Amino acid sequence: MIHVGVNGYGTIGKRVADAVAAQPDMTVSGVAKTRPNYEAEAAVRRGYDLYAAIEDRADAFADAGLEVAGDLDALVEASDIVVDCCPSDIGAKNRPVYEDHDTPAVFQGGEGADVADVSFNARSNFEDARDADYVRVVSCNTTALSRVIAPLEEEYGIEKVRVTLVRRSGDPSETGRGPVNDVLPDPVSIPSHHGPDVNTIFPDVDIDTLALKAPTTLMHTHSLNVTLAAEPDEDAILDLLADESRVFTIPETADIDGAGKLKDYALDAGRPRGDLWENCVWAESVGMEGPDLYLFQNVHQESDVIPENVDAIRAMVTDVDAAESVERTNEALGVGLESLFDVRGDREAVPVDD
Ligand SMILES: NC(=O)C1=CN([C@@H]2O[C@H](COP(=O)(O)OP(=O)(O)OC[C@H]3O[C@@H](n4cnc5c(N)ncnc54)[C@H](OP(=O)(O)O)[C@@H]3O)[C@@H](O)[C@H]2O)C=CC1
Ligand SMILES: O=C(OP(=O)(O)O)[C@H](O)COP(=O)(O)O
Repeated sequence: MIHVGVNGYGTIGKRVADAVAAQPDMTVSGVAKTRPNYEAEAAVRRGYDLYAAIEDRADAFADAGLEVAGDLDALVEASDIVVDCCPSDIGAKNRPVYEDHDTPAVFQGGEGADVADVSFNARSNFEDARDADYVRVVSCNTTALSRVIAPLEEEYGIEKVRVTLVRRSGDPSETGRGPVNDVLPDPVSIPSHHGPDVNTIFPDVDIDTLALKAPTTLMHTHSLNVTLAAEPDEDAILDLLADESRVFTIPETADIDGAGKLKDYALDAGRPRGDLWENCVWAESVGMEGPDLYLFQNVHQESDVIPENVDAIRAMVTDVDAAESVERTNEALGVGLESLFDVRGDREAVPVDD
């Protein structure tokens, strides 16, 4: 059993803890918080040992009626591996604590790539994290791009990737973030950080990314144009994506037109927190113009990196291979949303001349 500590119990940390708890070969050794807010109370209610991330704030937990099991050092000591889910740049500051204990750690995509030896995506470079002490799971957007780039690169070869990302401005719980009434080029100059981040996974892929921030909270939206080294038809692309367990192709018949209905569908499907661990690609958007592939996909920023964190742990501290780890993770969580509809929708209904 792998004892996993979670340092930073916010949007990502709470989901990582639940995903770890669901794995047959892992257990949560505890979660660390800086203060006794609603998330701390929920962590205790879920049965996780609570640790005070900042030692001199431990009394605040006791004052609020929450028992703490110790400080950050104690959590690291109790863990075989730590998943650091602290806000951007705090992970890098925590690394010396993990080093002092000789404890491997997984960092998140808000950290610079240099926080770890390896930037990780389970579909693309699982083996690079084998036995590594420090691994960074790339950000939600980079994870989603990697999941599409990997099969396209393997099957057809890629000449060039161009992506425009419309990013949600903040998570639903981030009530203080904006813009509230604007759409901002962010950054206004190209590239956004996503292209260079994809190159930490695929060093040779030629990619340009532009990003905007929109006043929404539910999901990011990507508009992709990939120039392939071959000219497959749309059905071949749909078949290729159908084989990817972490890509959900939205059938036309489902009448899902955006993030609102996607999240509603996830809740109807019984997903915890309405999470969508998979990329959500609109089948109707998959179009080929010569070697140019076009598609739209939505990315649930709060959850698509969660299965990747679980796989990173296995790559680092077990000898389980990529396929086995992904299958275990998927099965334990229920990743692999499959519609009962024919994914090709109307395409299939069009008579084909033999
Ligand atoms: N949200 C997203 O869409 C995604 C985020 N990421 C990345 O994941 C990382 C975490 O992001 P996210 O979960 O959104 O952030 P959150 O702010 O939601 O959660 C992080 C939590 O860490 C706690 N914290 C702050 N300082 C410390 C500290 N010194 N020690 C321990 N805990 C601390 C805070 O809670 P408190 O102070 O109450 O204890 C905070 O709630 C970032 O690198 C981010 O870029 C990656 C993919 C998607
Ligand atoms: O990892 C994310 O986005 P990113 O891939 O654009 O860096 C998350 O959505 C966090 O983004 P934020 O920095 O807007 O909170």
